[in-house]
Amino acid sequence: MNAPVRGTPPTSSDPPPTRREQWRDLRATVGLVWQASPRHALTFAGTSLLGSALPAANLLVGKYLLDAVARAAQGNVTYGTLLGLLSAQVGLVILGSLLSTVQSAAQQLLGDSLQHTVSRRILDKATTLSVEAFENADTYDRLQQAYREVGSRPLGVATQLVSLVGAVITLGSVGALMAQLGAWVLPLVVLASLPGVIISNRFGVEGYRMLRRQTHDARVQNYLGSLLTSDTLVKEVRLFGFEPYLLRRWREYYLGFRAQLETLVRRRSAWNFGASLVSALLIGLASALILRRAAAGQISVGDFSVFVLGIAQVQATVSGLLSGVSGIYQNLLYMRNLYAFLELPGRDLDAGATWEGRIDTIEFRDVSFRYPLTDRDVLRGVNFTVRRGESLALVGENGAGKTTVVKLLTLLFQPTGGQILLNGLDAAQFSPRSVQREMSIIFQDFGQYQMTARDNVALAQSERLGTDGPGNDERVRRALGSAGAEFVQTLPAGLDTPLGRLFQGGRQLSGGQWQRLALARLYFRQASVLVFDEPTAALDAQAEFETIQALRAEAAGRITLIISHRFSTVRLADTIIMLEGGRVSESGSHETLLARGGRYAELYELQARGYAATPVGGEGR
Ligand SMILES: Nc1ncnc2c1ncn2[C@@H]1O[C@H](COP(=O)(O)OP(=O)(O)OP(=O)(O)O)[C@@H](O)[C@H]1O
Repeated sequence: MNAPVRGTPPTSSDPPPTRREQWRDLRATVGLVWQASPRHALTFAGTSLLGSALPAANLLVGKYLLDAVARAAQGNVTYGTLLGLLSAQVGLVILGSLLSTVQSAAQQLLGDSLQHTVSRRILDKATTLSVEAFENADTYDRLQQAYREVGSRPLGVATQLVSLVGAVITLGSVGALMAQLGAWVLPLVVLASLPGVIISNRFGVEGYRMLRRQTHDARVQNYLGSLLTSDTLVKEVRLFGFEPYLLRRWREYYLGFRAQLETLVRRRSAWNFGASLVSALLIGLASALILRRAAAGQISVGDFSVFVLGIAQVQATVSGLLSGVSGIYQNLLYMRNLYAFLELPGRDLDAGATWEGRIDTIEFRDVSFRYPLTDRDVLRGVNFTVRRGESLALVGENGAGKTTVVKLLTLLFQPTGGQILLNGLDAAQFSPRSVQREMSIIFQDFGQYQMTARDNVALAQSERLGTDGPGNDERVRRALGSAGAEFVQTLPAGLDTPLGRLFQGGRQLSGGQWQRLALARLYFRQASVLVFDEPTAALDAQAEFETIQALRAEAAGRITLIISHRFSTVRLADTIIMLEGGRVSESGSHETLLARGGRYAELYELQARGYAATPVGGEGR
């Protein structure tokens, strides 16, 4: 669970969008709204626009009614005429409420369709992004921001666009009525509305800029809050007792935001007061002028009511008009997040020739790699070959580049130099997805899927998901057996037991049990290349032994790649490669490397000595 999130404007490092981009985004947003639900978009726009003509109709009928009442006092009007006008007025009220009922229903359904359409687009895009993109903080930020805004922004643009056109209709029709009272009435009333609108607009933009400046700090504050509310971190936070430190920093950020907000609110209030003063003077002037005409008997009571009620109408409409423009502008700024994310270059995992058949050899030829936006090669001139039936282990200190080799070998990333050859053919010419079908893997940070035990295993071959016939269950059980995960059978609902604590009824597993399940997932896929990235890290000694035995049995006739810091696991590989600073420094079998007496032998001795050493604290006491 995360702490409440402050609204974040687009990434503060982004330059503000140009006019052209804004037009393009506006058109794209209108297209999005139309695509989401043409029927509801039309209903919403139609009812809103019809409703915009109602204020003028109301004013007109009201004026006739008042004039008729005034004449009735002199006995010139029948009761029937008054009733006729009253029914027109009631009719308008009923029409108004009918239109607004239909309008708000259409708006709600349109909003829902829009949210679905935009979420779908984001998810579609996310599936085409390379893993590289996810490891880039900027892309990840964009994804998060885009997701956060889907609920309100597109509908916000649509609503404001329609109200803008509606405001023009209202202003035109009410203005036409007021203009009949004198040429200067409308300009004065419009003028009186402007200062307030301009001020609120200006401070709206300032508020937005303030949030934009605070983007980075707001993220840090959110992060600090999320540390206090995280289910996975609560143990560590409690034990080390750094809650007060987190809370203090969280509050310091808040106080910083608060100081900026107070300055803004003070300035805005002063300007607002000034604006309402100017506005009151102008309305006073318009009223004085109209009263002079009333004193001269040139206007009726009904005309005067059009003036009095019209003032409020015009002011509200002008303010709606201008704030609509700035609202669209602001919503489009947020929509830019979405478009920036949707415009990110994707990687077509199906592009290239389709790989058919088994992989019998993998060769790294002078492979180098540098992560995007970094200035250091993390792999440099790496060479090795591994053949079917062989196992290759990668060892090296933290950060040596082992996992990076796996990311390249599994075509999740592309090398920045050199070549990876599969059965002697350049891997770059094949579609990554078709090659990946021949590979199965357990990652160091494997997934703990909050789904049933069966799904946790069968996800490795998703086309088999949902086919829970006996044949499939048999395969799942076999994979569980190879992974030493028979404990699943003893869960309350066996393979159907939901796992994890995220959802109701879920059964939480231990770290080692989750790891065995991930191993079962690896075995479930009948692949010709098996990759184990720290497969035994969370396992106890007995389980590690069993896992290695199973791994050896499963490895026959396949290529096996193992990364581990445990030499008990590594030593069983046919070939061991020692990576140091992104280069291969030694390679050979366990025995060869020990005999060589190099870095591998040194690290092996170190670990072996660790096992034989005096118990911790044993000597000094
Ligand atoms: N997404 C990334 N962006 C930039 N640099 C990265 C990224 N992932 C890893 N690195 C860097 O690449 C280097 C190699 O990392 P890698 O994860 O391959 O090491 P490793 O040998 O698997 O380490 P460990 O034993 O700790 O798992 C490290 O210096 C690391 O900081």
